Amino acid sequence: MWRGGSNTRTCKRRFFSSPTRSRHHRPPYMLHSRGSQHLKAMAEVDHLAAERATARFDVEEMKVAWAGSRHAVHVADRMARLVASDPVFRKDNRTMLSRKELFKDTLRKAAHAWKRIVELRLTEEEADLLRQYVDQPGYVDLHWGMFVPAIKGQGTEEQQHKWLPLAYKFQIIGCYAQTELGHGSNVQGLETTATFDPKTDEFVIHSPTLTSSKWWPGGLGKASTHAVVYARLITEGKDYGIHGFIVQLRSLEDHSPLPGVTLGDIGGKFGSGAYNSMDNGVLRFDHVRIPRDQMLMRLSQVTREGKYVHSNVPKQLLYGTMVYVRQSIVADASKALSRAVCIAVRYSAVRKQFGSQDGGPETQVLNYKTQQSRLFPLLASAYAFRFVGDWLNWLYTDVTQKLEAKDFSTLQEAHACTAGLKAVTTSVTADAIEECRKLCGGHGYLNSSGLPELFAVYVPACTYEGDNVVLLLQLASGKQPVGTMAYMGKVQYLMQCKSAVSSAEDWLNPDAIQEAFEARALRMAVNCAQNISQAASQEEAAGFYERSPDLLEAAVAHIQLIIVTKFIEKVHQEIPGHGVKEQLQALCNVYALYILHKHLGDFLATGCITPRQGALANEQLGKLYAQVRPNAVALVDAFNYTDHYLGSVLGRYDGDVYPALYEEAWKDPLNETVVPEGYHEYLRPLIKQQQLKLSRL
Ligand SMILES: CCCCCCCCCC/C=C\C/C=C/C(=O)SCCNC(=O)CCNC(=O)[C@H](O)C(C)(C)COP(=O)(O)OP(=O)(O)OC[C@H]1O[C@@H](n2cnc3c(N)ncnc32)[C@H](O)[C@@H]1OP(=O)(O)O
Ligand SMILES: Cc1cc2nc3c(=O)[nH]c(=O)nc-3n(C[C@H](O)[C@H](O)[C@H](O)COP(=O)(O)OP(=O)(O)OC[C@H]3O[C@@H](n4cnc5c(N)ncnc54)[C@H](O)[C@@H]3O)c2cc1C
Repeated sequence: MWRGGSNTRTCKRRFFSSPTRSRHHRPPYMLHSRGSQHLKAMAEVDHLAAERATARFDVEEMKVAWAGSRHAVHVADRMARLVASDPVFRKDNRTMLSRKELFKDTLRKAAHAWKRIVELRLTEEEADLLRQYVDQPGYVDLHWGMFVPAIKGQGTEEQQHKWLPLAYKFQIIGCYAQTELGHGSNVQGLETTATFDPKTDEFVIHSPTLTSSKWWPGGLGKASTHAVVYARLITEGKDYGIHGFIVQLRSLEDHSPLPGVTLGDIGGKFGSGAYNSMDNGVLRFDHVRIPRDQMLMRLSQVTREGKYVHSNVPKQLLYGTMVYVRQSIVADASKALSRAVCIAVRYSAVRKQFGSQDGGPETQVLNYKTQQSRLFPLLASAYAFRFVGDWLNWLYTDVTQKLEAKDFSTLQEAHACTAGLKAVTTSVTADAIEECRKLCGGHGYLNSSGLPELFAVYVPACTYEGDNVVLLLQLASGKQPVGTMAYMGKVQYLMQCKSAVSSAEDWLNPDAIQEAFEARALRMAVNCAQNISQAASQEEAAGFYERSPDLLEAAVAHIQLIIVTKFIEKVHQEIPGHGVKEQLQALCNVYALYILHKHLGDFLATGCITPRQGALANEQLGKLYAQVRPNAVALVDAFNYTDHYLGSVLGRYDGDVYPALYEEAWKDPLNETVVPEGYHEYLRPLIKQQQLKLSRL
């Protein structure tokens, strides 16, 4: 796998055997080292035991609160261990693989995962978890996450009957081909055409321009045999806009592209390893013919004669697959954020800098107030996103049931909430992973910390399934105050209410928090509405355009209110387990007061609170951090992540960080040889030349 040099000596993880260094130059640690046996013995020590002993709550019960149920803890635990114990699912070397090796490794893991799923007769829930713990983006994510849901949501019963069994058994592999080179956000601007030919009862799929090339779909580049392709439906000479079509792309015999189909991978992406395991693809059609019944016809149909018939349902149901994936992305945000936070908290408890007195131990960096004020809000956000994700999943299920009964009243609310929460949670998580890297100091920059790869894999979530800014602007369409907008019905009260907070402790009252967040969100929305009408006396669209930066901030305020509200509601529920409710209460307060502190300008500018009340919130925040401190390690233990899933030497459960870091370094391909490749070509001549020059002086 790794390239060795032809004229260089090979060393298998040998410590400091460079011929250019004498034993006397080795650091003291190495002189006493007895190699990896010694390292393994050290690894049995739990360096975080003292931290775990200070927890004031039942960690096992917190695992239940985090996972949602005892059953969920149990299943997740089983699947995580199944993956961690299987050598095929090893991932510690993947940042060192070439793109081709990484892609093949992804195919191997996906095939092995499927084999295990079939052998063990895993349920859908177990199989989803197993794939999650394999933790390597690949074509299966799009097959199960978008291709199958698109057919379920937009296919007729007959179409589902035909296609889903093939997809369920992997007799076909599918992807979701919507975005084009020229258009992604503006779905109505897509150019691919699907023209009905009544003579043959077929659609002709065509890419009329370079910019109409499908570009980005995951799994398209190398793996998929089929795609749901979004194209402009043209029949009887009329363009009826974007519709979905099932199109076969590759032969089921030898995987070669079918006639008229040109396709490939779009090239390497940000970071080493990371999302490069995915074959995001490019696709062009040259008058490719498909039978009429491969148009997804649940929402609208084309008859044998070529008549376009639209069922009596909102046309936005075409976007249903995106709504489904956006809600799952919110749940994913809490997973990615909690992984980063788990690494940063454990490492901050192990890492010591400064503060030694009389030769005693130095201070754990977790004890620095600055470290706490950067890290604990992220810990609280992980819990906040977890609970709002659960609620969003409930909302999505509820909307889906209503849609089945032809009740479309909550569709707009579901769209706004999924779009807004997807935007806010992914943006915060992407920034937070980078903050966790900085919180881990220099070692956080090493691939072995797990953080660079986590960041590189995660950041595109701010773009895919809708650019976050574009999605936030969707919230600003001024709908009826229903569901999460209901507080807007209290406009008269919220426009003039004054916060009654007069001490730091008053900020522990959920009603005080709720009122301040509602007043801020409402006043920002009202200010926007007023400014829009002032900015554009003739046209609302012009005012909307002019004031869109303010609209973004108002949308964020609304979404933060939803997150705070759902966290407060969660804490109001009955939560079993010693001290669990108290910890969640503290984290809820940390989340809310941190947002208040960070966005103090909004709260002050809209007159929701006074500067003094803002200062009291910050004072309370400091007290909450002190309350979280002894529980911090146990709070991340409650995520219940295996070392395999975390993939971080800094976040190891046992906290035995230094030997692991040290051992990891020797696995780098550069250390396969003592003298580097290139020495004879570039280093030796250089050194010799200088020596020659010096000898002439
Ligand atoms: C265990 C299983 C887990 C599964 C997880 C799998 C996850 C796999 C993750 C893999 C990673 C990456 C995959 C990535 C995939 C992709 O990126 S697919 C491509 C995604 N593309 C987008 O998201 C494009 C973004 N653009 C849009 O969504 C729309 O074009 C936009 C909403 C921005 C605008 O649409 P228009 O048609 O122009 O509409 P507009 O005029 O603005 O609005 C009309 C009207 O419709 C309402 N509306 C818009 N969208 C929706 C919707 N989705 N649902 C309901 N209603 C919607 C809008 O509010 C307007 O309403 P109004 O009443 O007329 O005001
Ligand atoms: C890793 C990855 C995987 C993907 N997987 C798939 C897939 O499987 N299938 C698929 O079909 N697609 C996929 N995509 C494509 C993805 O959905 C689009 O890239 C995404 O929707 C953003 O669209 P865009 O690229 O057109 O961005 P653009 O819209 O071009 O955005 C560029 C900039 O313009 C701004 N902007 C755009 N419109 C507005 C506006 N109206 N107002 C203000 N600002 C605006 C944006 O905020 C952004 O800053 C994937 C993308 C990535 C990165």
